[in-house]
Amino acid sequence: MLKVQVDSFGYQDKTILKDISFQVAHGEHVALMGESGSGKSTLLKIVYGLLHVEDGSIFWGNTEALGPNFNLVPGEPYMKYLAQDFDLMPFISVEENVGQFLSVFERETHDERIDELLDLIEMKSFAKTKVKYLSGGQQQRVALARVLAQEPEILLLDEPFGHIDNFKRISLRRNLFLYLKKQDITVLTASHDPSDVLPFAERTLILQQGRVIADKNTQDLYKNPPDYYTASLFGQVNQIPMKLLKSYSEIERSILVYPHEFKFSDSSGLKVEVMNSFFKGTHYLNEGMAEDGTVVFFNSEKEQEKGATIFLNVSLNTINKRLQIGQKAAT
Ligand SMILES: Nc1ncnc2c1ncn2[C@@H]1O[C@H](COP(=O)(O)OP(=O)(O)OP(=O)(O)O)[C@@H](O)[C@H]1O
Repeated sequence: MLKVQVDSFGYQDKTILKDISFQVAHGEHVALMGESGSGKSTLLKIVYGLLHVEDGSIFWGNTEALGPNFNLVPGEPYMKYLAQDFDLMPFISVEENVGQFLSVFERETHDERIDELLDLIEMKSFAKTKVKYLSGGQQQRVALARVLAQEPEILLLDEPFGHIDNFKRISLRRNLFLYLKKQDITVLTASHDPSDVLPFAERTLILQQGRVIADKNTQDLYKNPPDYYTASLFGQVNQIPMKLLKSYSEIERSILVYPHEFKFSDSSGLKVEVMNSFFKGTHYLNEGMAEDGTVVFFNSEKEQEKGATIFLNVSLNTINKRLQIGQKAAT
């Protein structure tokens, strides 16, 4: 079990993180989401021991991670951190970079292990290439293999696919996260990208201005987002006044509705005028305007004509679920 407690942390005299307390079970994959500047990288650096935290502690089981004021070389042997800037040796080859940290006990299986890791990051054909000749995305993949070669018990990933193009990202992400699960490695991933989080992280923490505002099972969090900020980290979302959705409603507040949750109706419901229709591959994302000027994003199978009038409905089930969360949040 990884136990993270950061009562307060700041750079110089500016407080960046406040009242953070969470645990990650052995083998669990937890995502850290939050807008840019919310403190995700800072938190990972504290957990890894690159930054000293005066008010707080990090434990892996019964072992305390003591941080940079106690360790001559920052970091703990059981934990690895893949930073946004990769710590590679530019003048040696890809396989040498990956092999550098293989255990001396693995001499016999050394080549096999390098092969397995290069296969995982889809870089076998670059084994002999010097790292300085690689693109940013390729370097990020080598950095990943180098970290995995060290067989960490805990892996901290900071935007792990930030430099990797979509073409490689999709398979790499799937292969990596399945590999980490198979190896029972505990993972904490900071990411902006819902595709890194939704299919792979069992739990997600939401950081806002240095505080954890939600800590929940990822699917629950997506389906029942506690607030607009959390929902918008997962993609486009609407905040629709209840009165606009159901004219007979006496409820004064708004609810969150994802664009795919709207259903079309012939003549009743939320009336919008189509302003734009964006092709998204599997569907169209439309931007419409309600009579009171509220902008509404909704999905459709077909392209919608600019200026057309559309009626949208949301299922009572979804409305009730969203209203319940609001009540919980308010108490
Ligand atoms: N070395 C530093 N010295 C002073 N302030 C810093 C330092 N590093 C980060 N900060 C500040 O701390 C805050 C949190 O930064 P951090 O990098 O942890 O956020 P983040 O959520 O990881 O952002 P991003 O998603 O853009 O990487 C920001 O306001 C940033 O400007």
